[in-house]
Amino acid sequence: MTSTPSERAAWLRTELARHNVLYYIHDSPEVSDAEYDKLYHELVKLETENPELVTPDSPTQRVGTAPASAFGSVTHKKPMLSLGNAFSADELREFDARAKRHLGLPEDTQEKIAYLCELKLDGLSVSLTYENGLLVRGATRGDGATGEDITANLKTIPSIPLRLVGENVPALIEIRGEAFLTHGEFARINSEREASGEPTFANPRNAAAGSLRQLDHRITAGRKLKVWFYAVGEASGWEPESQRGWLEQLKAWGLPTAPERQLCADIDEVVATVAAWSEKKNTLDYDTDGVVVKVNDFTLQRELGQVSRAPRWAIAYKYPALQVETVVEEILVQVGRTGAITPLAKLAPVSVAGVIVGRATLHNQDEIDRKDVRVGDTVVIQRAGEVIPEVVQVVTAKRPEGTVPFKLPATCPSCGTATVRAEGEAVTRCPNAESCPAQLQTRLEYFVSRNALNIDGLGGERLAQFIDAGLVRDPADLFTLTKEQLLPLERMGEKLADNLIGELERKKNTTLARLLVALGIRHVGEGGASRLAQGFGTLEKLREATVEQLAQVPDVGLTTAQSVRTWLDNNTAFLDKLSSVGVVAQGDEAAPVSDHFAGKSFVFTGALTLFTREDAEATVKRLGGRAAGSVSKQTSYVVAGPGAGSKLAKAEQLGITVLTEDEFAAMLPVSAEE
Ligand SMILES: NC(=O)c1ccc[n+]([C@@H]2O[C@H](COP(=O)([O-])OP(=O)(O)OC[C@H]3O[C@@H](n4cnc5c(N)ncnc54)[C@H](O)[C@@H]3O)[C@@H](O)[C@H]2O)c1
Ligand SMILES: [Zn+2]
Repeated sequence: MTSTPSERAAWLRTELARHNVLYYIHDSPEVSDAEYDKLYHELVKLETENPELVTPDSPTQRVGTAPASAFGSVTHKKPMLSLGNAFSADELREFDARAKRHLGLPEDTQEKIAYLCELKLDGLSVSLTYENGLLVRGATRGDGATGEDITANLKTIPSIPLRLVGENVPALIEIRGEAFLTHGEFARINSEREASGEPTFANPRNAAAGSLRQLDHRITAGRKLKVWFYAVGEASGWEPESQRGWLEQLKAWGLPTAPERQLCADIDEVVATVAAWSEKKNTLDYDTDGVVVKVNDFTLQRELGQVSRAPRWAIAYKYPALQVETVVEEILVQVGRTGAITPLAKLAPVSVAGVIVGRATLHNQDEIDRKDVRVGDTVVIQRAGEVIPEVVQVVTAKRPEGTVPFKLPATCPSCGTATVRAEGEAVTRCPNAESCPAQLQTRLEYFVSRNALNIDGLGGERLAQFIDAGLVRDPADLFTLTKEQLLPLERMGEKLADNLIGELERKKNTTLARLLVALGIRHVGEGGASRLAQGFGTLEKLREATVEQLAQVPDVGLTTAQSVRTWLDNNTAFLDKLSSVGVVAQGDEAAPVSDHFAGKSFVFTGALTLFTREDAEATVKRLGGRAAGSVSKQTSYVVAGPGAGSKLAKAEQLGITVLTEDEFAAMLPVSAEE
């Protein structure tokens, strides 16, 4: 590569800008963070050496990327910055030295700066604004100056208080934190997506970003996001003293903060803390990619100020990506519920940061081709926050002789049917939906799983037993199993057989949303299922719906509508069978998360300002109450905004308690999680 520094800088700028869009807008990065950081630092270095190369639109001058236009935009009162990075103890010490220089301390000063260390949560930063204690706005960071308005989405996160509690809540406060997913929830979301034929998320960070940047906040509600707060943008009437003090104050107002933090008397203690946490971070149920080191004293912070995109008083120490070499012993092929055939590398087991890794996903044929992974190859695998280890690259220098490129089998390893790959799709499938044993197995596992019919006591092995014994050829057969059929099976006894049959009997009564999940229609995950259930109410109505009617359900796109229609057409016999064996799906609403408003019924009327009416009604239902459209003697409260008319009059006539919107908001629990 013989390009001039200026050409190279231009190329890096374009390339980084492209990765930014993939990462921040589409939540689907092409390269790992470590690779991105390498390119970024090359550009920083070039620009430092050749300051004339700096352009105002260089990624080094900006944070993130401009918000997607699909959302309303929010201008941050104070910019939301990024952080400078340190990759070694030396760079941490340089950071400390720079800070001291800036504060005008002599080179050989004995004075120490105290730092607060916090784990760097690997999610996406959000900003929340509370006015008079009430949550009024939530936004993404966007490009630092302007973010996306995701208020409705953030309100679905149970740990975010809708109202602050405690003493001296500021009239206006804007706080920042990180939204993220635990590993468990990430795995659940991905297995659901895999099952419904949707692309899986590469890591919890992308899944969190994808979940939060949903136009339909009901999808967000179905993903159990968490937020921990770590900074204050603005707080009227408060003059903060220290970072540690702020974290305690936030907690006192009911705002969740990360449990880990360490006050260090000087940079040596910081270096020791960073080393100590490198082990601990691998035991956590969420991703962290480093330690954020902040000058604890706010007077010093103010004096240090900021450069274009990052404060001078904080730095993010990033742990090296966890990469290890190992050998691909075998490439296994799995058949999923929808027939998707997924290659999996079986690895010589190695320890990557304390976790023994024996497998890595290879995604699909395109990915295998791109990396040219072959059986016998030495590969670099990585767990850089990612829960599922991935193959980064092949060490071609170590390739033994006689290896051949890997091709997915032309026939299904389970049933032998010729596989197909649709035009424009990355996935190869077994088309034998009716009788492929592998598909049946995974379909049954999916059918009984927690978010589907939630049938206890039926694990993978048990289901395999049923299939082998020829007892079950589709999920409906589960409900006709008899004690006589079960008893001859291995590891089965009277009591267990009775329990299983009892459990199956109970779970015949289910909700339409659960049943739709259980059916495993492509493109219909939990979110889509609950929208369709709300839109149609009963399976009968849904079965009669045209593609156009299906597509009219909010956020059910044409692809999903077509997929549902095709599935219904191809499965009439199965659906009839389900109902003939007694499976009944009731129309349903989202299950309440608490009984805070149990037995209470609300009517909202007039103009509301803090909530949309839909939000307010959803909140009431989520808290176990009822929301009605008209006032009757059964109504507990009427919440009336400006312009309320006949409903207000009726309430007064019936002597029903009338609330202002503020009074209603004050009735909400501190956190909707209660
Ligand atoms: N793979 C890609 O294509 C790609 C593209 C763009 C960016 N990236 C990654 O994103 C990084 C840039 O993102 P960035 O600007 O968010 O910078 P950053 O990740 O280096 O650090 C700043 C961020 O850290 C987060 N954070 C977590 N815990 C925190 C805490 N306790 N206190 C303060 N902040 C905390 C905040 O969200 C803050 O905005 C890059 O270094 C790269 O790793 C990757
Ligand atoms: Zn098959």
